[in-house]
Amino acid sequence: MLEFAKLSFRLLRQALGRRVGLLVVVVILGLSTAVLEGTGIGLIIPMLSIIAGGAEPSGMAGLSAVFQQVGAGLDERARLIVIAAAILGLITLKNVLAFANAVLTNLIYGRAGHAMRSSLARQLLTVGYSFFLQQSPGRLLNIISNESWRASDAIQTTLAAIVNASAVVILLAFLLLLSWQMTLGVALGLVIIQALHALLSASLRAPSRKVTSFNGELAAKMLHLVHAGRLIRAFGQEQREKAVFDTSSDAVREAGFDLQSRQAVLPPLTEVLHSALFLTVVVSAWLWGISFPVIVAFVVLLYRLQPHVRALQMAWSAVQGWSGSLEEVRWLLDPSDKPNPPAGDAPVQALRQHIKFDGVTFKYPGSGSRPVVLRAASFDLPKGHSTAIIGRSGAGKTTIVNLLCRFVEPDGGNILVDGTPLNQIDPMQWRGQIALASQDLELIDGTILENITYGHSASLEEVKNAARLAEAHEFIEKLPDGYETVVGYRGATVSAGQRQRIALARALVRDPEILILDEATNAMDGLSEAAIVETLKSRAGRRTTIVISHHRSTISFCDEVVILQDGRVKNQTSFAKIATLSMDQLYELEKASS
Ligand SMILES: Nc1ncnc2c1ncn2[C@@H]1O[C@H](COP(=O)(O)OP(=O)(O)OP(=O)(O)O)[C@@H](O)[C@H]1O
Repeated sequence: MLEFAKLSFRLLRQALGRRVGLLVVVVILGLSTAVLEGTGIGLIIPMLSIIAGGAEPSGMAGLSAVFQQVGAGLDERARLIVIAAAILGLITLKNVLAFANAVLTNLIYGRAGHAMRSSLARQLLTVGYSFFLQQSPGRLLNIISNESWRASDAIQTTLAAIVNASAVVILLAFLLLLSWQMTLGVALGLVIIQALHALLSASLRAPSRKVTSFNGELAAKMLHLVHAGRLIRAFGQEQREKAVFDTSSDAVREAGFDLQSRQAVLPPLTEVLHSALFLTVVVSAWLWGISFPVIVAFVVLLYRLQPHVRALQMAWSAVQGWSGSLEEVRWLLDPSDKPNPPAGDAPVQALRQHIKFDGVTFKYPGSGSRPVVLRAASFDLPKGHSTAIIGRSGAGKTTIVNLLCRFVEPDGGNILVDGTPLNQIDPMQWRGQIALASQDLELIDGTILENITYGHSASLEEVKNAARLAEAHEFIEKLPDGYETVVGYRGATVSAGQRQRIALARALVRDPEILILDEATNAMDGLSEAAIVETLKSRAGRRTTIVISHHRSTISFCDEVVILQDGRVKNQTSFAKIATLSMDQLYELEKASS
């Protein structure tokens, strides 16, 4: 519970920044509201005394005696009117302050919720990329779309608890000043009720974690239905997928029902216990001989205290019920167990000689007993050359791209850029030198123009030139909306080959120092691919290009070839030497030289 309160306060501090003093204003407003309420109720004492016949009631002491003196110099009629007006004034002022406090707490709640979502987004954008290779997208989606809202609610509940706690303190003080004996009885009763409540609330944590975990699984199933629509239909798996989804959804329902049923016990139980306490105090007060107006004022105060106490208790149980959500949000925000983003502050110089892989070893984090992916891989990517990296499926080609872009870092060996270890170079500046067109680098849900200029501002003419080089201009111009055509989620409204051409234009418009094409043209028709290869050939020597492909034609313009097998570099040779060999023969060559 304390950890959650700490997390709530951390988020509140973060949300309010230098305006963290607003929390003090919330407390002051809460206290003031309760003082006004207590005073208004206290004025019932002289009012009832007048109505009951004007006789001075006996046995009054402390605060009740002070209230009894209000308007003492006035005649009965005027006194009654003045007291009634004062009570109304106090009630009005109290409600104005309560309204101000409600607006303020809503403002803080909104800011805290925004701060939390913004922190989650920052974490997802800055965490080392390998985090995404290990985590279930369903879990992450569930945290952002579901759990963060529940955590916001927990923050709102914490804020409301501050206001309610202020009211409880003040109203208890009034009660104490009216009758310490009755207050002692009330306090004892409240402690017993709270102990019982805390015991029951603690039992909510396990079911809450269960709900969170099932929600994560359900979110993964939802993602699957959205992404795998074609696959499911192609293999006729609609019924099976429906059954799998229903089972997952039903598990969420069942866990949710269990949690809500346990939570539902608390309000009626608390009400019964509070009523019992309430009646016990009234009967005891009468037996103790406490005067009627004081008993009435006490009972009214107690009556007004009750919702605040209940709200505090409900806040306690609600936060326990959201503990699973808060734990998930806290986990995602906690940087200590997440991979660090790539570091380094050496400025990037224009490549002078080469990028050198020197004995690089790598295994994907969290891949358990699976074999090492790159084994002491050494090869050169000379400046201004086009180098093809080839090898059978799973040989480690894309992994080399991941290492070059610093999405992952080597476990052993070094990647040297003109002799400087890549891990010392400023990663943002380094990535600014690279343009990547890859089969699994999606399009954004926007227009073709927005996609080509993603991360790089360019004039329309520059965009069109890049599109021409990528063999995309012609088909784009034929679309009714041209460059303003919306491509939809992940480019769903254009063909695979068109998607690749837009992605290639996006890489080319940056006119990068280093161009990486990872199966970037494999969905294109032969003519388009040949035209692109011709373009790249005509620009040979102007930039350093790395090409990964299983197609002989795609690598035909390259100067060098690096042949990989099972994560080892089998060979690095000039393309001219093997120009006559087919891809199969190149793979044979691998075997021959092993
Ligand atoms: N996120 C990951 N976690 C664990 N292992 C992975 C991960 N990504 C790839 N691998 C493994 O690393 C090895 C190399 O994968 P990589 O994608 O680099 O191969 P590739 O040569 O590009 O293959 P392809 O030609 O099929 O694209 C494979 O055995 C693959 O199963």
